[in-house]
Formats: sequence, C-alpha cells, structure tokens
Amino acid sequence: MSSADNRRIVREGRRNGGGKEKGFFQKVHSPPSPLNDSLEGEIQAFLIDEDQLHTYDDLTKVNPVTPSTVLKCLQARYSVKVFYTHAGCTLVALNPFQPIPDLYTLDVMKEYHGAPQPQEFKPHIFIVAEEAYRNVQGQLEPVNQSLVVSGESGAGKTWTSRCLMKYYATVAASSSVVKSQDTVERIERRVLDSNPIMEAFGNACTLRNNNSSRFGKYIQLQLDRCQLLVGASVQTYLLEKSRVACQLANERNFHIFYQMMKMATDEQRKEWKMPPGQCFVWLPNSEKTVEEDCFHETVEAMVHLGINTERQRQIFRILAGILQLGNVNFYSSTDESQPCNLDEQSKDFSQRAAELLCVPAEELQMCLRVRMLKAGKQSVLKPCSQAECSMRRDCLAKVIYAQLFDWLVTFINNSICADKSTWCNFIGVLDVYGFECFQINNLEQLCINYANEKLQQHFVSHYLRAQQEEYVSEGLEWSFVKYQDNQSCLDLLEGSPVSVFSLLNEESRLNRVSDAKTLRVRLEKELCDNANISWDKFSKEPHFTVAHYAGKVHYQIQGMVEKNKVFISSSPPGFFQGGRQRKNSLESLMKILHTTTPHYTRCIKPNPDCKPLTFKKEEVIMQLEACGIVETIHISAAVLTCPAVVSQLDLLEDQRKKILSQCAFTIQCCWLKHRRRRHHARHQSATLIQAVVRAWLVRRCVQRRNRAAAVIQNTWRKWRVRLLKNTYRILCFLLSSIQKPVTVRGWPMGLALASAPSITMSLTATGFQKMVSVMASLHLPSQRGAYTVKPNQFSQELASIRAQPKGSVKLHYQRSPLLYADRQPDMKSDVTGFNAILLEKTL
Ligand SMILES: Nc1ncnc2c1ncn2[C@@H]1O[C@H](COP(=O)(O)OP(=O)(O)OP(=O)(O)O)[C@@H](O)[C@H]1O
Repeated sequence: MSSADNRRIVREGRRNGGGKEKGFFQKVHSPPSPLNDSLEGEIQAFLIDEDQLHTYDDLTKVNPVTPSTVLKCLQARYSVKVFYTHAGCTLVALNPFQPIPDLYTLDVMKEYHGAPQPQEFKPHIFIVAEEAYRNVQGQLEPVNQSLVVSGESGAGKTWTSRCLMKYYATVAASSSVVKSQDTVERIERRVLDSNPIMEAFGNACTLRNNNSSRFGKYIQLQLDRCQLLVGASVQTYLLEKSRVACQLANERNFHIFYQMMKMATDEQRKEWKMPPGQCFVWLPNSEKTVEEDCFHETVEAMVHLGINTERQRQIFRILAGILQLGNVNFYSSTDESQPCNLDEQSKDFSQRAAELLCVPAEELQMCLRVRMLKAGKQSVLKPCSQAECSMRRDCLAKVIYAQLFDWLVTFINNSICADKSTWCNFIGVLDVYGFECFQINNLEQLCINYANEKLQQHFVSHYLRAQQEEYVSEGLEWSFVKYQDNQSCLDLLEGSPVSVFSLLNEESRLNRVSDAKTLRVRLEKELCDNANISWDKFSKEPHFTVAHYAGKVHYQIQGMVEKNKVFISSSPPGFFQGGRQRKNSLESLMKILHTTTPHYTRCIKPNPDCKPLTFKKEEVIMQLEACGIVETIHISAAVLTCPAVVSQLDLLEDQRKKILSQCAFTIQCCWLKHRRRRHHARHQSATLIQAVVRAWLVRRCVQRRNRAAAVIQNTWRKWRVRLLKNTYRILCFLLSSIQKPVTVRGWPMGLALASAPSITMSLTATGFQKMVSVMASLHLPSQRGAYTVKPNQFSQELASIRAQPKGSVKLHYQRSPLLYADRQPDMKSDVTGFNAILLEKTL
C-alpha cells in the first residue's frame, strides 16, 4: 500500500465522520459508514476471497483497512470458531458465549509460556499475558505492566481477567519453587479466591449479562525478583450501589442476597430475623436462578481468605438488615409539622433492621424521617416528606452496602497483599465496565462514561498519539492519522473552574432539597460554551446531552443531586466517590497506567442476547467504532506497508551512529545492573542488538521493540559468555543485512539471511541451537506481502548440520522456492552479490 493509500484511509475516515465533531470514535449507534467510492473496488476485491478472510490473524494485514473489511474478517473468524485476533497493539476478543474445550487448559498455558515465540502461535489472551510477563522478565522500562481489558457489558471482560489471573497463578506460581510449599500455594489460591467473593458482592444479573460486574477493578499481581507471584492487591472503582435499593425491571440485586436466601438454613433465617415466607422488596426476580448463586463457594472462599465464622455472621446480619430496611414504608402525616408515620409492619421491619445493624431502633427511625438543618451555629430538626423518607432509607442502605464492600476489599487486600519488601514488580489487570447508554441515564452512567473517557484519553495519548509522534521522531515521513481527542469532553465533565461535576457537587452541598430544573439552568448558563453539551429544547424532563467519544448520551437530571449526595456521604478515603474523590481516584488510576507498559484487550459482544456463536454485524461494528479499532489497525499497519518507511532506511543508516551511542548507554546500564562481566564485549554486542532492534522497529511497529529487546536480552542472559562472540557475529551479520535497504515490500533482514548461500563460523552444538532460536526470534510473525523465514524452516534447514562435529559448523541455507515466491526477478543478483560482500566482511 502506498502513502497515498494511507492518506486515502485518513480521508475516508474524515468523510465518514472524521474531524472534531464526527470523529472516528464518535458513532456508536449509527450503521456502518457508507463506503468511499474510490475504495469500494478495493474493498470488493479484498472481500471476494471469502474463504481466506478467516486467515487474517492480525488485522494489520487487512487491506484496505475499513470498518467493513475488518468486520468481515472478524465475522469469518468467528464462524470458524476463532475468537482472538490481533489488531496492532490491541487484541480483539470475541465472546463465544459457550465454553470452548481445550482453549484455556493447563497444557495450552504451558505451550504459550514455554514457546520461544508465543506470538507466532494463534492469537490468544495468553499471548498478551506472556508478553507482559516477559517484559517484566526483560526488565525493560517501564517494567510494570497493565493489562487493560475493556468492552461493553457481557463482552467478556471478567472472563478475560479471570483467564489472566489463572495464567499468572499457574506460570508464575511460586509453589513450583522450593520454600515452604504450603505458604506459597496459599497465595495463588487466595488470589483466585478473591474472585468469587468480589463477584458475589459486586456482580448482579442484568438484562445484558447474568453475571455483570457492577464495579471496576484494578488487580495488581505482585512479582518477586524471580518473577514469581507472591501477592496481589485489588482496587475497586464505581460500585453501582444504587442497585441495592433500586433494580430495573427484570434485573436483580447483587448476587450475595440471593445466595443467602437460597441456601439459608432455618437457623440462619432465624438469626437474620426472617420468618419463613418473608419476601423482600429489594429482591426482585428471585425465582430466576443463575449459575453464580453459589453460596457455598462464596463462604468457602471467605474461609480461605481468613474471614472467620464470626465475621461471616456479622456480614450476613448486615445484609439481612439492609433487606429488612427495604421493606420499611412511610406514610405522610396529616400534620405537616410531624414526621411521616410507619404502619405496624414497617415498624416491625425497621425494628429488625435496627437489631441486625446494631443501632437503636428509635434512632434509626428518626434519622430516616427527620433531617437536621444547620443555620449558623443553630441546628433545626425538620420532618421529611414521604418521598424524602424513602430516599433517605435508600441512601442509608446504599451507604452501608458500599462500606461493607469497601471493608471486604480491604480485608481481601490484607489477606493477599505481599509485604512491600518481597515484591519488586507488578502486572495489573484493569477490568472496567464499558461505555453505557440506556434510554434513561443518570449519575451512574455519567460516572462510568467519565471513567471511560479517561481510559480513552489514555489509549489515545499512549498509543495513537505516542506512536505517531515516535514515528516522526524516528525521522519517518508520516502523515498523521486523525483521531478524536476527547479532551474537550473531559473539560466539560471535570475541568475547572466550572464543569458538570463541579456544579453537581455545589448543588449537593447546598442544604436544601434539590431541584432538577435549577441545576439544568445552571448547567446551561455556565457550560454553554462547551460544544460537547447540548439540550433538547422540547424535552419536558430536565436533562442534558453529552457528546462522548463513543456517542451522545442523554442524562436525566432528576435524582442526580440526591445520588451525588450519597456518593459524597459514603466516601471513605481513597474510594472512588463523589466530588473530588471521584476525580482523585481516577487520577491515581491514570497515574498507574501512565507509569506502566499497557496492553489492550478489547472484548466484543457479538450479539445482545448472549447466544452462542451468533454474530450480529450491526452490534459488532458499533463496538469496533466505539473503541476506534480501525484507527488503531491503521496506524499499526501503515508503518509496515508505507514505502516511505522503507525508502528511509538510508536515512536511518545515516543516523545509525547517533542511535548506537544513545542505545549503548542504556543497554550498558542494563548489563551493569545485571552484574555481568566483560562489559566491553557486551557493550558492543548490545549496541548491535539495539541497532538491529531499532531497524526492526522502523519496519514494524514500535510496540514490538520491547518484545524484541526482551527476547534478545533474555536469550543473551542465559548464554555463556563464550557465546557472546558468536552472537556478536550473528548480529553483525544481521545488522549488515539491514544496512543494505532492499526496496521491495517486505523484510530486508529476512531476505538477506535467507539468500545467504552459506556462513561458516565456530559454534558448539548448544551455541548453534541458541543461535537458531535468536535468529528465529528476530524474525517477524509472517505478514501479508512480507518476506519471512519461519523458525521451523530454520530448524529444518539446519537439522542436518547439527550432526556435524563440534567446532566448525557450516550453515547452509537452502533456497526454498517458497521464500522466493514473490521476489522480483532483478532482486536475485542484487541480493546474492550483496551477500557475497557481506560474508567476506563478516567472516
Ligand atoms: N472466552 C469465553 N469463552 C466462553 N464463554 C465466555 C468467554 N468470555 C465470556 N464468556 C461468557 O460470556 C459471559 C459474559 O462475560 P463477562 O461476565 O466476562 O462479561 P463482562 O464484559 O465482564 O460483563 P460486565 O461488564 O457486565 O461485567 C460469561 O458469563 C461467559 O458465560
């Protein structure tokens, strides 16, 4: 593809809604964009080969890159039960909605973990896991890793996070090493045991997912010096506590309540003050049974984590107290100056609630029905209206539940967190719930979408922007791909001096019953300059509309201030809550993300009904557009195919010395850190490694650099010093091959290597084997139109040589017809001639 082609894609993007107002990421709920005329032919040509579409395991190989071609490939893969696909720096995970045998077994884990080049294997979540793990092993900055798993509800984030945790609990299991096996084994078990507890208390059955996480989490897996798992910690965000007191039709409360009800013994019911047959307003749809209603599993996990029987009793009593509270009703008093009344039943429920929550019954009733107004130093008691009483009851329940959840998280952390002195690096798994847009949206959606805006900003700045800037700094001719910067939307939500959240917080602090219309007027008055907010003049309900990166969302203002008050009042320090804390908590998450190497996995929900193996194109395209996957692919792909990059290899060569000296320092520091001897040899070799990697980087995407360096460095570290010389020679050879740019599509390095008639060098048998693996590791996974040499080809070709006596080994590369299949005729003499000189020089 030419640079004109690149630009064409940019233009297509713009025409389809690029630019600030209609960005790539903008449309979520609109059908796929109409195709550009000039590209339609190419698209058709690409799609005509239907049988081949499923073979695109990296979407950067798709040409042209458009929503429709990408979609078709994913669909084709899904139909042949292939669920993972690379998309440049992102892994796309399609939810199969059915268990896939043998996809996540221990053997598969071992296979990916043990492979010299896991990325050569079929795309899999284990590749992401392994890549992050090897980055830690390689100690390349930033050493700590973040695995960002995103997607809409039901897309498979929790599943993916669990897979990742299991992977690390297996491959980084500290129990595999000596020491007191019992203790260490417990760590992995405990880390995994945190899942059922968090899910019981934080997940619920929703219309979109029977086991929907109603909170976000960042799990930090702590690794020691030997990259073994020694502990973990969990940070949670945005628990949807409103669910405790209010569930949408056909949805349920948090699983734990149903688990309790279904499995309770008579004795427990007695303890929870629940006479047989008592129903609870806050437990709708309890006849619906889901897989997750597994009380024993939750209790078992609690035991493993050290929550003793007495603590468990206290927890369940609190939960029972919340349920009793939900049955309390209020009736307006005939005398307005008097608090609302409670009928006999409600009195009874509130009595039970008070006992279970260990508070005086009178006080509980008072605080629900009367509020205290402060006027200067004086305080006045004012009876609440019926609606206010109900609101206060709901708020109290939410606050209690949030505190309980928070307590559990702290307990879990105390149980699984390793002492700071025992771990030095971490791999974080971030599972946050995706962008939400319902018919009625309120504060919960605003917070979730705000968090998603922040994550999108991180993705944009970290990948889309950073990668392009790096291309430019490499001296590559690069026309910027337009992407939508969501800063103005973030300014609207959190900016200073005024923003949606600042106004909301101000309203919440006023000591009066909030009025939706007043807030609506203030928002309009103060924020009218920001193009991301708008109002439907004809709407009767007070609302505002925010143009998020993923689409427009209408937010209902009614009830928003009251909810925000709960956010504020239930904010223990450090928890993601109202006002400033909400911002700070997200900021701290962003800070972690910025200081780690990120890996992105985008989970896609192929149909809204969670049906196995059903692929609805409209659903998928909306999700692809919402996360800007096409732009990601485009940026990653363009650098592989843009001839401008290849032609600039000369330029790179001019810069080589400068690059070498820069790299030399870095890598030398790295070697010193590992307390190796023979700095000089290492320095030279390392310099060359860096140069090779650097050249590789230019042709491939920047993201591969870390992997390349890690692979080489690891291999290097394991080698005997004696082999350094040979490595050095090989790398000289590789480097030299890069020096001569070959201006055909594809890989000069691979080309030169493959076309070298023979090389003679001294190697031991093991040295030789290792050299093969390094050579193989320097190769790229095969790509469309590129010239690749697969590792197995190497080993096949070299198999005969292995038998030769130690000492002098002659490598003979056979010229497989396959390797020369797409070479231009005039290349042959060039390459051969070139290699002849090269060999002379090298050997
Ligand atoms: N790789 C997979 N293989 C088999 N089933 C899967 C896979 N990924 C997801 N599922 C199925 O899809 C369901 C929904 O997945 P999951 O709960 O992980 O979604 P989610 O994105 O975390 O949703 P939410 O945001 O609502 O928590 C799971 O319960 C599981 O049945």
